[in-house]
Amino acid sequence: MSPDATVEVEPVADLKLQKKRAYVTFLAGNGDYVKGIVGLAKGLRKSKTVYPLVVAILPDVPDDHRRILESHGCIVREIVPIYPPENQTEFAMAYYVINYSKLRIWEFVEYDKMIYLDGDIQVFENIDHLFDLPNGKFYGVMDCFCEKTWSLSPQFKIGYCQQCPERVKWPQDMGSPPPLYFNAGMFVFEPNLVTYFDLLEAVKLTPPTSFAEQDLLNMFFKDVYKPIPPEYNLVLAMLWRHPENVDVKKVKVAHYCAAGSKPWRYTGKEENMEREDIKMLVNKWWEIYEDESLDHKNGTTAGVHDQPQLGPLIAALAETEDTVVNYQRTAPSAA
Ligand SMILES: O=c1ccn([C@@H]2O[C@H](COP(=O)(O)OP(=O)(O)O[C@H]3O[C@H](CO)[C@H](O)[C@H](O)[C@H]3O)[C@@H](O)[C@H]2O)c(=O)[nH]1
Ligand SMILES: O[C@H]1[C@H](O)[C@@H](O)[C@H](O)[C@@H](O)[C@H]1O
Ligand SMILES: [Mn+2]
Repeated sequence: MSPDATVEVEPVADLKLQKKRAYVTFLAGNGDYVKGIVGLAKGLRKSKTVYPLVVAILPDVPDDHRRILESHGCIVREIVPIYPPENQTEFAMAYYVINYSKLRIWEFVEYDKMIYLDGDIQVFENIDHLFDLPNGKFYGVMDCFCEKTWSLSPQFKIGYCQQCPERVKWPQDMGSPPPLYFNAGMFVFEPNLVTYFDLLEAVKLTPPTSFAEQDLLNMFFKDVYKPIPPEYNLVLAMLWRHPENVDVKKVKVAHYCAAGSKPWRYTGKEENMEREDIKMLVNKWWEIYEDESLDHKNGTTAGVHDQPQLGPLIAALAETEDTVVNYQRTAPSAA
C-alpha cells in the first residue's frame, strides 16, 4: 500500500469485541436434544444476532447429528468429558452428571466473551447487548426453588425461595441465608484458562450435589455473580410459582426446563402443561423450528461468519489494545 493511501474506516461498531464473541451450547448423546439446538440456532438467526453459535459436543454425539448442526450454521467443537468424583449423591435428574463436561467451555479462549445457552432454551429477541456487560463478573438469572426437583434441599423443606424471600423468612437458627443462586442454563462468562484449571480442580475436590455443575458454578462464582432480569432466562415454573415477578410478554429467552415442557416432547399431559402461557411458548418454539426461511443458507455459519472478511490493515489495528477500530458493517441479516 502506498504511504499516502487512505482507508475508509467508519465509526460504527467495536470490531475487536465482535470478532471474539459467540454463543455456546452443549450437546451430549444420540437423543433428541439435537432438535433443541437446531431450534436454538434458528431462534438466534431470527433474532439477527451477529455472533455465531458454537456447540460443545461430547464424543458420543453421532456423525449425522454433527452434520445436522453444521448444516444449520453451528460451529461444532468436540470436548473431552469431565467426570465428577465417585459419590453416592442422587442428582435431581440422573443425567445431570453429564453436565460437568460443560465446564470445558472455559477453555474456548479464542473468544473473549460467550453467552452459554442450554439446548432447551429458545431466544425470541436479540440479546447481543448482554455481551456489553462489564467484564470480570458472572451474569445469570436467579433460580426458583419451588419445584419438586428441589425437594431434597433445605430451601424446599422450609418453603424458602429467593424469588420471594419475605414469604418464608430464612430462620435465624439456620445461619445466614444462602447466597443468590443462578440457573446455569444461561449465563454470560469470559473463557479463561486460569479459571478453567481452577474449575477442574474444584470438580476434583467437591463432592457432587443434586444440581451437579450448576451447584459447583454457584459456589465457584458466588462473589462475582450479578443477577440479570428473569426475561433473559425464563425458568418456566416462574409462571405459576412467582407470576408477580415475570411478564411473559416481555420474555426474550425461554427455558423449557419444567417437567413435560420440552417442545419437541410436549404432550400437554403433565402438571401445569395445559396452561395457556405454556401452550403459547411451546407453539412459539415450534414456529421457529419449522420456519424454513430461518434455515441456514450457503453453507456459511450464522452471525460473525456472515460478515465480510476483514482487510489485513483493519485486523492489525484491531489487535492494538487501546485502538478502537470502527467500520461500516455490511453484514447481511442473519436470517
Ligand atoms: O441427553 C442430554 C441431556 C442434556 N443435554 C444438554 O444438557 C443441557 C442441560 O440439560 P437440561 O436442559 O435437560 O437440564 P435442566 O435445564 O433441567 O438443568 C439445569 O440444571 C442442570 C444441572 O446439571 C444444568 O446446569 C443445566 O444447564 C440447567 O439448565 C441440555 O439443555 C442440553 O444442552 C444433552 O445434550 N443431552
Ligand atoms: O436446574 C434446575 C432445573 O432446570 C429444574 O427444572 C428447575 O426446577 C430448577 O429450578 C433448576 O435449578
Ligand atoms: Mn435446560
